[in-house]
Amino acid sequence: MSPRPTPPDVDRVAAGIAAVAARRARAAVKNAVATRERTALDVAETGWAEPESAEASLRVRELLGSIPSLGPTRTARILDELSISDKKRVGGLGVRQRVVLRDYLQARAGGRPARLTVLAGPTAVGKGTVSTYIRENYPDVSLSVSATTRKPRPGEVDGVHYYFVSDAEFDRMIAENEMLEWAIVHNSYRYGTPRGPIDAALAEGKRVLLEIDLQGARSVRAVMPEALLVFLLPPTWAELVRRLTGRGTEDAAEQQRRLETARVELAAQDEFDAKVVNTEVSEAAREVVELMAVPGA
Ligand SMILES: Nc1nc2c(ncn2[C@@H]2O[C@H](COP(=O)(O)OP(=O)(O)O)[C@@H](O)[C@H]2O)c(=O)[nH]1
Ligand SMILES: Nc1ncnc2c1ncn2[C@@H]1O[C@H](COP(=O)(O)OP(=O)(O)O)[C@@H](O)[C@H]1O
Repeated sequence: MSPRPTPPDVDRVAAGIAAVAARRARAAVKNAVATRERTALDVAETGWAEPESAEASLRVRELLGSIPSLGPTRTARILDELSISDKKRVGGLGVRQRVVLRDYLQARAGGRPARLTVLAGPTAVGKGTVSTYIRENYPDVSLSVSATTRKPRPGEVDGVHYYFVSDAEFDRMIAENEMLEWAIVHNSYRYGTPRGPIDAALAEGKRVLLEIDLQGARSVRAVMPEALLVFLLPPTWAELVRRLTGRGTEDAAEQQRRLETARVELAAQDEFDAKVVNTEVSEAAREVVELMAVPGA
């Protein structure tokens, strides 16, 4: 008797069907998990926007516990990593805690965490000094290089401190939608943030810092509400005056004009998500970078 022919095709088809079913099941589970995490993020954001809501009174522990893959032990560990107390309610989180929790949930849901931070503050508070310190000491933070129509000062390098461009080139960049935002600063020159390098850095998962003026910070908030806005403060008004006059880059009339603008700018500090006092440069830089930190990234 000849051996019964084995039906290899049937086996192969069955194995194929099983593989497809397994793949679909895995995708369905992944989607469901991502949806739950998305929901957790929405709940958190509602709690932050509406302090009286039920969402705001939810404990962060309960929020994380709503994610199917997080049991009590992992939830406790995550709270510890994010430096959020076990008792903390969603509405009671500080700015830094909100940032780390939002980034954590976004990262789990597969979204792009908000890593764009704007550093603004009054003239001569030390924005440039703190940004330079960050550029030199925190190489994993990308500093956006702005374009400007003002002329370079001694020691300034094109492409490092600014892209020094002509009025015509600045016009072209605006016309071709290459600017994320731009403004006329101190009533004189135009400054703008080129959009391309920021999109590229964010797509690579990098954290990006923009050192721009108050108008620029407001424009970024309008187009990228997820950006973190940090306001740099002087230790005292007298120290701000000392820094402006000590820098010696403006004549007396210009210094007076900038100090008037500084008073108006200081009044806008409450629009910002966080404030950092620039008493000591390295300390202020560390605080800014810590606000940008993304756990586990
Ligand atoms: N809106 C906006 N402001 C910028 C940009 N780049 C720099 N600035 C601001 O322009 C102002 C002038 O900067 P700068 O020419 O270095 O002079 P400084 O204020 O005397 O240090 C500062 O307040 C910066 O924060 C930008 O891309 N957009
Ligand atoms: N923490 C600080 N302590 C003392 N001087 C500072 C500090 N930060 C900045 N400066 C000085 O203050 C002046 C203004 O700083 P700068 O970075 O040019 O300000 P901005 O970019 O905000 O206009 C500079 O002379 C700088 O060296």
